[in-house]
Amino acid sequence: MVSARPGTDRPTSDPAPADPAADRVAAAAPSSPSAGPPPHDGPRTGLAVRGLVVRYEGPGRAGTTAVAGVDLDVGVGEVVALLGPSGSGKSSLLRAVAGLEPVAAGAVTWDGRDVTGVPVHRRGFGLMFQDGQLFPHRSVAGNVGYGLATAGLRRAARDARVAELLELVGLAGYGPRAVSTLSGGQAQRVALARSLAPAPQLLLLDEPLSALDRGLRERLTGELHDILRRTGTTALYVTHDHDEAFTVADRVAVMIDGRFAQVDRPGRLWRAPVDRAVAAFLGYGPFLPAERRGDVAATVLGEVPVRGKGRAVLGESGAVVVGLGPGALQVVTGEGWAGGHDLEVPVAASRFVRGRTEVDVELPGGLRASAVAPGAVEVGSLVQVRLDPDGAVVVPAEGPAS
Ligand SMILES: Nc1ncnc2c1ncn2[C@@H]1O[C@H](COP(=O)(O)OP(=O)(O)OP(=O)(O)O)[C@@H](O)[C@H]1O
Repeated sequence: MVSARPGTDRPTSDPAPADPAADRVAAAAPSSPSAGPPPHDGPRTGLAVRGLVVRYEGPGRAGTTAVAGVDLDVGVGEVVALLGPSGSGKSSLLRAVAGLEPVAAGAVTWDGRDVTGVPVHRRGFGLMFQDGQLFPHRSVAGNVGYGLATAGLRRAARDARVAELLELVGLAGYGPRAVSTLSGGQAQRVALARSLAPAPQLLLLDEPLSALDRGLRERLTGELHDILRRTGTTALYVTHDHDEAFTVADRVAVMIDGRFAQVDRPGRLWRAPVDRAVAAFLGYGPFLPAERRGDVAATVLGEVPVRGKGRAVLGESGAVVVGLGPGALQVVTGEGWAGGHDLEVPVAASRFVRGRTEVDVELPGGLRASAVAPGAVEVGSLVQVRLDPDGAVVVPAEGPAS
């Protein structure tokens, strides 16, 4: 068991925690191999969460149900992202799995063994948080090897493991450096190395990259994906960033209001969101009125095929709307103008975003939508827009709206 003593080894970004759980977070981060549950002879089935409820009670005010009874399986070696808007319950679920938050109902099992009542440091799970929580008075190597030292690993074996981990996260040779001399990205790599060092049976990551700037975040997201796969790490990864979830995870669980709205592989989730709320959260919109005609939905801009789970959810005749994804609408000019379902619409705004021009256009019925333009377009002018059916999704008209 690792402990963080106030004033000495308190992690850098963890000043005097008001919540006693914060101390346990720091303590659990470098969980040691000997801290986990006893070895298990049965089949390795990974994490299973059943009917989990997390509720916060407050004196004088109504309680909050942060997690409203969810089921989740994470197979051995699998990486699952919990993705959802702020306040949807992602961190509460992660913390309950870690043992940092009491469970109001339900169970958490690992390889079939119920760990719901097992204290955080006895679960054998690793934790990594947004601010890394490195120990400021220890070197890089001292941080990475901390959990190994307290687990009683001999010096030589510890040094070898630390060197291996630093190499893995691209910081070979950084061992003697003081953590105060590291950049934000380097500090997070050290935190990752520290949480992986004891080879935890499950790694729980809560917004591990969200404090970093965009470019660094994108690079580290790719690296994290590779590192988790190379080490065969089973992981649960909380983020509100779609790109991060889609890059890192084998499956993504979209959490809205304490429940899973959809759990799917990234490609399938993107191509076939089950309802309007999931589609809107993923970035689809606006939603065009549509008429169901067999396996297609007809809109003012043409037909879009009904795909994936939408078919099952909608049946043969359910009312639908069509959500426009980024890039679904294109401004066509000159010879590209083909009539048909292309529409002539006014431009309300124009901007240059990541190397391309995007315009806002007014569609019939007063809906405003973004379209990609081949070059500069004057605000107030009329342009022709065309719908790329592959960039749009059909979802039920009824149900959760956003
Ligand atoms: N310690 C607490 N006491 C009371 N309410 C809490 C506590 N922690 C979280 N909540 C509430 O529980 C709900 C879920 O919060 P949670 O932090 O799990 O969401 P989240 O999806 O992780 O959000 P974010 O992306 O903003 O971190 C919110 O309504 C939040 O205000």
